[in-house]
Amino acid sequence: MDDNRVYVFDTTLRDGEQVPGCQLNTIEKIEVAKALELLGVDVIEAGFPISSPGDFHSVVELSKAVTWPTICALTRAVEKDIDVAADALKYAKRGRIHTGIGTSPYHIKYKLNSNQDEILERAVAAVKYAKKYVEDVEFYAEDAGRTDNVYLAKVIEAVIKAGATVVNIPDTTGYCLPNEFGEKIRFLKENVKGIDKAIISTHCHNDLGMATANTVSGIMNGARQVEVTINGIGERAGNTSLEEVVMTLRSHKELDLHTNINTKNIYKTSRLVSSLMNMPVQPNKAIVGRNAFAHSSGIHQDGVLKHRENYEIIDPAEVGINESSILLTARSGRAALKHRLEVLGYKLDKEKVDEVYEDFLKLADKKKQIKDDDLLVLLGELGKGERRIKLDFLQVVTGKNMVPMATVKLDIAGEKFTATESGNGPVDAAISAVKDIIHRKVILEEFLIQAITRGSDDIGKVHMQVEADGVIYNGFGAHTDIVTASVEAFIDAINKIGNGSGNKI
Ligand SMILES: CC(=O)SCCNC(=O)CCNC(=O)[C@H](O)C(C)(C)COP(=O)(O)OP(=O)(O)OC[C@H]1O[C@@H](n2cnc3c(N)ncnc32)[C@H](O)[C@@H]1OP(=O)(O)O
Ligand SMILES: CC(C)C(=O)C(=O)O
Repeated sequence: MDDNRVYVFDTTLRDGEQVPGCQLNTIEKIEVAKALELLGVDVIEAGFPISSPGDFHSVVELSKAVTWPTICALTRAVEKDIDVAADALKYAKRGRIHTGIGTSPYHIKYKLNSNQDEILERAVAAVKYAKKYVEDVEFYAEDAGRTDNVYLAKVIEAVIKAGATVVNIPDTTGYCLPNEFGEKIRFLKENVKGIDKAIISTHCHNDLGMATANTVSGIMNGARQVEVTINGIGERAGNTSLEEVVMTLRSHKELDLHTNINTKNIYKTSRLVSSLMNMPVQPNKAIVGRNAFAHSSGIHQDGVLKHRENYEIIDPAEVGINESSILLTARSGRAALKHRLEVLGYKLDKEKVDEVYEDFLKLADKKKQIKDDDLLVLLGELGKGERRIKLDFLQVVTGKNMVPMATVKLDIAGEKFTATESGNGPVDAAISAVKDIIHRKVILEEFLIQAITRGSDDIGKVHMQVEADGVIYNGFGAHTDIVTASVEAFIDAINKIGNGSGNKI
């Protein structure tokens, strides 16, 4: 056995699926199972077959659908549960029964109304019974986190003697401190006779936000299987998240531990689970959250742009995310602005960047995030002084049950021209008037209006694409009056005709 290999036992489809609202039908479970197989998990816990005919059926179908990972079925230390689990696993290429019972004083007294000796006997009997069906039997000591280590060691030793191949030490209530959980695993390693015949597994819940820390501490003290879920979903505050543990091991090379996970599939598997289970991933979730590789403050952005590792310990490509993102906000600096402008194809000198930055900050104080088209509007505003055609005057008359009319006066290289037109709306009328003046065949291809802020006094932002002689030109306009913004966008586009900035169709 490779001592440095950590086996990944995924329980998204069992513990994760217990979460209210996350229930999946069999087809959806198969889709997740196939994604987990591609991700490279070693074990898929497929369900709790005794719990319902639907769950039984899913375990049967998953056993047929999946080739490489072991398919595991959960049971209580109850013979009927084990019979049903064994039946559900009949098509599995590699099947595992996961049986167990509560070992903490709480569970023994208040849940099972029993005593330590009786629980030990039931644990051993369940493992022996499961062993009649499959070689691979995992035993869980539920609430091991709050179980006295000496008693826990006695139970674990007995179940290994009974044939358990994996012994699961769950911190069911997420209570342990990382050092305490690690010491528990070490205690078992050092005090259980025959421990080398079994793999020690962790199953940590996140009630105090320490599931990953406890799992990693367990590994560092000898556990070689981790029970995890995608996005950390699971009962109450959830389970240990697969992506956090896998990337911790990968990032800390000095631990010299590895898994079989193809990390490039992490992000897409996370998205699949989130969408099928209708469980949004919190934006600041480690590894897979929307902001996990997003930088929004100037000092960080400057640092990342100079050298990614200044603020990133993982290359996003490693987990299947194209690249880190630089989000432009009122906390961004010139380095981030300049970078984004360059991505958009604008190489500006220092003075121009300073000029745009001033307008950028004014806008950023009003908006939460500055998007690319906001930048283009800012650039459009900047270029206005150099335009050959300028809007000098605009008047529209519009309303219900009347024909909208627009009068436009343009300044073309210092000369003034006026036209009046009607249209099916004020924008249509105004654009027809502009066309009358410029005498060119220009076709409006796309017209998009957006509000920059939220109130009725918003700045309206217009993006237009026009076609002239088989070339598409983009125009932008921004104004509190949406008709003015639209005409400005149209004029912005026609000013570009023939200047080489268009795209051939
Ligand atoms: C930590 C975990 O176990 S996580 C898994 C949680 N998953 C589930 O609970 C799966 C869904 N559960 C179910 O479908 C049902 O609860 C069933 C089918 C398991 C049992 O249903 P019921 O027979 O109606 O029992 P109910 O749910 O009311 O109570 C659970 C019983 O199991 C007993 N029990 C609980 N855990 C175990 C165990 N590991 N081994 C043996 N008995 C157990 C309880 O003491 C209780 O017994 P009691 O009725 O004699 O007091
Ligand atoms: C069944 C066991 C492994 C469990 O889910 C827990 O203890 O949380």
